[in-house]
Amino acid sequence: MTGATDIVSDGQTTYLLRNGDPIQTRVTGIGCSLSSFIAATISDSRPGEEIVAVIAAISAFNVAAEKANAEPKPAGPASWAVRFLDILATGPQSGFETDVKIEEIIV
Ligand SMILES: Nc1ncnc2c1ncn2[C@@H]1O[C@H](COP(=O)(O)OP(=O)(O)OP(=O)(O)O)[C@@H](O)[C@H]1O
Ligand SMILES: Cc1ncsc1CCO
Repeated sequence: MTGATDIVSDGQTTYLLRNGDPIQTRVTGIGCSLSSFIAATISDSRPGEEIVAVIAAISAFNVAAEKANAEPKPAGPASWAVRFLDILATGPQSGFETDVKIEEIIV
């Protein structure tokens, strides 16, 4: 489930991912793009580690989304989307480890 908090679960462990920016809701197709990004990342994961791939994909996508809306702010959703794609295309961002917000809940 995605939104301000993204919820990922394998039925035993649940992860709450709190990155992202509300501007993502103003560009149509961002959710679909995220689904494709997750699928691509899973396809490159080790068997049994798919949930790690899902978490990594969402977090990388959403940290990039935040960076694309950082100062100096883009003029609006269209400029944000272009900047977002440029940041995603450059791959893992420096500072990713400190930017990422993940909470693990074991039920
Ligand atoms: N309020 C929010 N704050 C931060 N990030 C958000 C917020 N709402 C959605 N997101 C992020 O936006 C991305 C897409 O989620 P969303 O639920 O908006 O997709 P969607 O409505 O299915 O999109 P679409 O139908 O346009 O493809 C996810 O990465 C999610 O984390
Ligand atoms: C169906 C569809 N077409 C363009 S965007 C969209 C919603 C999923 O992103």
